[in-house]
Amino acid sequence: MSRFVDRVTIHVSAGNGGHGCSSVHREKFKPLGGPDGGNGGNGGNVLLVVDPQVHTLLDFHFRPHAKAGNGSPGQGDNRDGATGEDLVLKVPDGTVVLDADGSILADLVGAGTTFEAAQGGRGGLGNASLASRARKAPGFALLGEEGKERDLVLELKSVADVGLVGFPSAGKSSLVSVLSAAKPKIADYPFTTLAPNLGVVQSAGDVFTIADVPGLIPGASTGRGLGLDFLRHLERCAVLAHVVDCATLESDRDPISDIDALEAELAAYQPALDADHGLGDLAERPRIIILNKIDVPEGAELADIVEPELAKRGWPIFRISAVSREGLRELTFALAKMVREYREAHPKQQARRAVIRPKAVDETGFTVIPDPDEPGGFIVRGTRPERWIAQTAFDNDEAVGYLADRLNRLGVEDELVKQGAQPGAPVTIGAVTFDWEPMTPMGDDVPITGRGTDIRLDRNDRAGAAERKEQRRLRRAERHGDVE
Ligand SMILES: Nc1nc2c(ncn2[C@@H]2O[C@H](COP(=O)(O)OP(=O)(O)OP(=O)(O)O)[C@@H](O)[C@H]2O)c(=O)[nH]1
Ligand SMILES: [Mg+2]
Repeated sequence: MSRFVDRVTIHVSAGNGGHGCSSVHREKFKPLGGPDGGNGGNGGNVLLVVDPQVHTLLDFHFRPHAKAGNGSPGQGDNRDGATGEDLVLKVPDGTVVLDADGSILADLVGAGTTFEAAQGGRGGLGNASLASRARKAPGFALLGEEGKERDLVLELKSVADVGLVGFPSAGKSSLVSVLSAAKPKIADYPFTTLAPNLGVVQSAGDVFTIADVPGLIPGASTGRGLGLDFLRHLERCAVLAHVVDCATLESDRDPISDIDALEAELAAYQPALDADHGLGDLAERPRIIILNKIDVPEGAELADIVEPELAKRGWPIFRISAVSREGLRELTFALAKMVREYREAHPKQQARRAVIRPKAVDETGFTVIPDPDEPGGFIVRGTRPERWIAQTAFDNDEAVGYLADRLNRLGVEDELVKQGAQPGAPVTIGAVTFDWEPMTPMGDDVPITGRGTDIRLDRNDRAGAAERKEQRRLRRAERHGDVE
């Protein structure tokens, strides 16, 4: 049996957006061609897609890093850059996606169900797209955004028809090995099975899968033993089969108390998934009792004794031996019938083919808070302001002016005034800090910035504010004579 990896951490990075291009159309005898820089292509996304042909997360175990293609930069002559290629990672049906903190982001059920694991960065606009009536020939373009990166945890919950429930060494793996072609490890010490094994059982016209789940012990629902990891594999099984060891040598155990103890664990287990898979609660899942090891004389005797008592619960009871193979035919028929009935009552979930995206954050707003590390300073947070900062080529004054206009239109300047920001206050947005220069001390309207320069924003490395202010004053004076 191939190795079964049911939990991996992966690191996904989407592609970066291509930079926009700043270019001016050139043609013989037409010196004043318009801007013709194309847009950068968007970066590729990282997508997780359910593929029924994939059964384990093993590949991710060996290759935990996934990176989608970058968008190409725009070019002159209005040529847009190509979009970066999406990276599609195939995952098994029943994969649960969690973030690094363990919260569930998505539960991928059904072939084709897709989860957008990381979104590609947007391509930057070229100067052709940035042209407007007020800014006829922009001498700048926007930078491409970096693709999103993050760590994700993938967990596989076996999607088996029958889940075997039992104490360690009850014979679960032995049973799977004689009912199917699977060859799980079998040994006479507890917790032999450390990860579930799936077996495919064929019985007359029926085919169903059976999951050999690691042994459960009292306290499993609170994480004891190998606890929760295993209970979670039972969540998706249609039928739960108690495998009871009738020949245990432990004096404080017998079939009835074994079943009671494990039923208590099933009842206490809080499924991590919503009960929206048509399966309902674990407690209501159909049950079957398998009394194992009746090839041992004491086992057969004990089975005789407990059977009438167990029959009161109304669950079908089968006496078998995984070693002598007694009783297996009847058991297989019964399981096949239960699975068939269950499937008829719960039609298979339609492949949803849905694309699941991480919860959309509010993109419209922004917040301004005092900077705890910088007296008199402020921090501006928000998807848009932060994106705009990332799109700005700070070595181009015109690009910086465009940024200032955008921030102003969003209301960042007003908010800073409202919060009492003084001219020259260090304001941080994303990775950049600059000295704030209010444009409208007298309530004047902001003039549309001309080509090449802007006085409101300047990249700041947080050193020598007075010195830079002086430099800016000088530049401003110089510019005064500029022909614009
Ligand atoms: N005599 C007898 N021994 C059995 C039978 N079924 C299993 N055993 C033995 O019981 C021991 C445990 O069997 P496993 O199949 O590994 O038990 P398990 O329930 O998978 O145990 P864990 O993986 O530890 O939870 C092994 O030594 C088996 O040979 C049976 O029907 N009769
Ligand atoms: Mg086992």
